[in-house]
Amino acid sequence: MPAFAVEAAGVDVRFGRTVALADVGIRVREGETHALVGRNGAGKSTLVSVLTGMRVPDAGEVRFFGAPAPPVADRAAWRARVSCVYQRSTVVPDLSVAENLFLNRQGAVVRWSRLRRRAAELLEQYDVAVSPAARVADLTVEQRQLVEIARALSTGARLIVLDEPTAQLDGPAIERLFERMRSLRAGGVAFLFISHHLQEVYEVCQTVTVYRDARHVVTAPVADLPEPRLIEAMTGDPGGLAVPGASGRGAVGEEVLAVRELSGDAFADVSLTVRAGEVVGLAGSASSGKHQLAETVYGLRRASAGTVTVRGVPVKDVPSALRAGVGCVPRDRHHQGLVLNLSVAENARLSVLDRVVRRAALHRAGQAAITSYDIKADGPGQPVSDLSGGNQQKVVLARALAADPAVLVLINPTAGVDVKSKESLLGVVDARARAGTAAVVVSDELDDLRACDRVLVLFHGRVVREFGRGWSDQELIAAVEGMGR
Ligand SMILES: Nc1ncnc2c1ncn2[C@@H]1O[C@H](COP(=O)(O)OP(=O)(O)OP(=O)(O)O)[C@@H](O)[C@H]1O
Repeated sequence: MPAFAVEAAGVDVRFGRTVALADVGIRVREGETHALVGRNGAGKSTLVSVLTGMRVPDAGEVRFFGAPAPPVADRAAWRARVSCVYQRSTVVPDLSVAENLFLNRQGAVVRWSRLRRRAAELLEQYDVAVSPAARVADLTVEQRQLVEIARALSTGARLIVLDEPTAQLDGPAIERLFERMRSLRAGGVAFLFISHHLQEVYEVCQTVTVYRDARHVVTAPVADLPEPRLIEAMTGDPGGLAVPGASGRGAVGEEVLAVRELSGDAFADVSLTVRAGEVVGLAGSASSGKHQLAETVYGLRRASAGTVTVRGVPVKDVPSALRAGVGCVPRDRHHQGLVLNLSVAENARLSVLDRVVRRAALHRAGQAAITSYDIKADGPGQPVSDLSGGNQQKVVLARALAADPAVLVLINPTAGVDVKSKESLLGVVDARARAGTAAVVVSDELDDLRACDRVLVLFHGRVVREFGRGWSDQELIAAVEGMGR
């Protein structure tokens, strides 16, 4: 029987009144990819911080290959055992790949030529096709993850935690990551894999552990826990899911958003209109230009040609977009979406703070957001920085909708959100559409796109296909990958 790359038992973590983990454990064998799943706020990231030595638990112990974990202060010893590739990069963007590979290493090489040479050897050994001289800021998300994995393996770590690694990758990049995980696994590397995409758990993991409300619920081979039972373990509710689709929404109204012959960063000559009550999806690979197009529509980027208007009012920048009645869920919630040290209530009402004057009203609005968007928080006064990632995303959506916008531009609105919360967030978008809001949804998630009346597919910056309702997954994916044009 293979050894346990990591074993944790009896782990408790509290943050003030919040119990983040209550007497939980996990055991990951060498050569195993082990999924950790649970709803937003279940305690997954908190466990990762304990397993990587970033947090000392209030109780419990962690062992690597049977030996007790090193003292927390001995960072090098932790790095030699376990490494986590987070959704947000831990590499330093302004340094080169070579410098990042040898950052924080004791006895690290100092001479430039040697550093580059050793980095090149290491990248070759782990089959990472990236130049050691490249600036990390210029890498794609996929390349950056591969550099982080190579860095982890080269320090001797045999356990790699992947925290929602596929969230920013397109389909082919996800497949390449899974292939690499399979080959490393064959060499004995263990993975702890955290994802809200349950199909990925079945595709790449052998074992799954479910946490719910800070507690361990079940650990089983994935083959013994089909998806309905897995969802039941996560939610504690045998009800299953009902992700809303576009069917059943009524006729659309007058034209609200008009994009005419728009060109900008990474896209050209795009025209589209969205009517009141209509939800239009934008799909495409990471290089399709869909994000840049959406960011130009809500005024974050300047167009090089063409116009964006909302009910005839031009949008040129963020202030004019807000005046015209555009609400957005931006791509990067940390930089554009939230003010982390403000409360849930303040963030949820950020776009309309000038309208809300009384504290009691703010509190009520925050409480309403917590209920409507299924946000797990102690209360409206809790700082957003204390919330789990998925719950922060729900606050961003609440904020986008607070001003009752005429047009919503939602970029990856359900990123990092658990399956059950996704259902309720898409339900909110559906309800807004029924009430006459026009929406543009940019997403890689087929469930998000299914909630759209039409989906436009971009390829290399141009709209190449348009689907009405009722498309099949295969035809949409083929169009996204540039096939069948
Ligand atoms: N620094 C903190 N201060 C207070 N509470 C915190 C802090 N960090 C986490 N929590 C709370 O601990 C609980 C577990 O959070 P955690 O981030 O581990 O959840 P998660 O399962 O990773 O969720 P998600 O799927 O949304 O990423 C949540 O209730 C969260 O609000």
